[in-house]
Amino acid sequence: MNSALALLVVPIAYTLYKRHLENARQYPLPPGPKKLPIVENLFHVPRGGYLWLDYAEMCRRYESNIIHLSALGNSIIILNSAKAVSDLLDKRSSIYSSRPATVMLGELMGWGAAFIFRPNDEFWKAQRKIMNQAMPPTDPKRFHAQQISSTHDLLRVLPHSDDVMKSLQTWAAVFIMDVTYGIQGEEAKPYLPTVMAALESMSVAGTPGAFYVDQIPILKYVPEWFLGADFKRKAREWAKLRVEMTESAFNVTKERVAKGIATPSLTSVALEQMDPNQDIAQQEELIKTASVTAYGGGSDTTVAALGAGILALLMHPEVQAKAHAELDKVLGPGDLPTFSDEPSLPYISAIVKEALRENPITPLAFPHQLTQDDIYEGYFLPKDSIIMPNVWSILHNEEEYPEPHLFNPSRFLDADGKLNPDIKDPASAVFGFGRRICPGRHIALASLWIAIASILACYTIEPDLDEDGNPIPPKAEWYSGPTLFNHPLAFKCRFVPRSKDVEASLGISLS
Ligand code: HEM
Repeated sequence: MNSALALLVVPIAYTLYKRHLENARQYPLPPGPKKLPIVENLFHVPRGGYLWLDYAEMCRRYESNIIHLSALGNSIIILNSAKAVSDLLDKRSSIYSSRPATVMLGELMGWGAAFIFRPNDEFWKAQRKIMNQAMPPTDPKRFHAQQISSTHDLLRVLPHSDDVMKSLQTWAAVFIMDVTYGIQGEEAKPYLPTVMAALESMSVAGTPGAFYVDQIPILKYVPEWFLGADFKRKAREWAKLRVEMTESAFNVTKERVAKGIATPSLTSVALEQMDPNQDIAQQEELIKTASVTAYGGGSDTTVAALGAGILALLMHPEVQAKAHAELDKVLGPGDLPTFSDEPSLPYISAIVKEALRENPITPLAFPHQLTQDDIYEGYFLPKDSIIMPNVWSILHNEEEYPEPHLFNPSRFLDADGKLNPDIKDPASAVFGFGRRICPGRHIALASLWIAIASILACYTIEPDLDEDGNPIPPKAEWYSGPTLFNHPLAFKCRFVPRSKDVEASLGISLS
């Protein structure tokens, strides 16, 4: 009976669906700037810094939460509301989860195999599986010991640091090197400069519109010496960084696995589990690419998010005072927080949420690509469109977050000071959407929580002093170049121990 019904229903559904798509082109494209002859919206696509603000403004101007732009054959759709993003990227994830091919990043720099940039093909699935097996979201405690240990190292360094962001880079890199490659402590540090340079180049090259070669692919054949072909030289230099970042740590771990002396990590476990009956070189390539993607995905992002949190705390001593009061109720003198304290420290959790919300570090998440024609709210959304979810707009929606420009962790608490489940968690947007949702989100949240809790337990974050010992009013400055990645610029502050007990617990002397 069931199969007879299916025989009837499936062809009818398929016919209706096909008709629906055939009719799709009768619907208008979403609104947006008027398309000019030939170049269409080429000059309307924002190319400077803070793209998310330009797109939010565009949506306001055209009074729509869906905007369409097209330039040189590329169709770009901006989604500016939580509803549109959830309806499309989450609920229709099967057709909204690919990635646009990029000539600069993917082809010329060679990053096309890394699963964050891959279309949703078998190679992407296989790499994501490797990462999920090594870092399962269902086992958030797996890395707590390493997170605590790298955070304690950070606590010892911060009072002496004259470059906070650099200290945070070491904190994140040491942790992620350990869990990805099993390379621990001091041994991880020499890899850092290459990784930072490679990630910076990726973030610039990955910004849609940053290089014309992505819109006019034929430009990739222009020789490097040709006038205006500076992008070719950049791509060549940036490709070298990719090779070094991908090969060096992987080869060390592979050698250790062969000798039986590897510390368990994403790479070592995946190498040990290779199927001897399948092509070994191919499997190694897959593991190498999955490892470097996990490593790259987890480094700069966590650094920027913690940097944003520290900067916000520096600007808001009143928030620090509330956090100190909460910590002092829960911890004894000189105690360092552990993850088991999390339920008793809701204000700390609220600070993490507010830091992720106020200045989201991935304000446009990461571009998705639509793999077939679609219709939404009466608009035609063409196959192959690049979809840009405006996370910044979602997290600055006044209805959800009144006075969104204020840093106010209390917005996440109820009248009893507990986390209020009715306030939308910014994690539902900052880590992306649908099948592409960040596979490291649970790790990132735990790293941020323990770092913020520990820093506030030990220190008061105070402004830097001038030559005469007067506090320099702190300023929050953010990178303003063309990038999808919103990160604070280097800043200075002082980490002043809250008591002698802290120095004793950390085994340091600051007097
Ligand atoms: C605060 C820290 C972090 C933020 C804000 C963040 C944000 C994101 C976002 C927005 C995406 C794209 C999602 C989409 O396309 O819809 C993403 C993807 C990804 N993230 Fe994260 N992430 C963070 C930390 C991490 C960590 C710690 C890891 C690794 C341990 C990681 C690994 C990845 C990977 C591998 C992808 C690619 C997923 C795919 O394309 O299938 N991220 N992340």
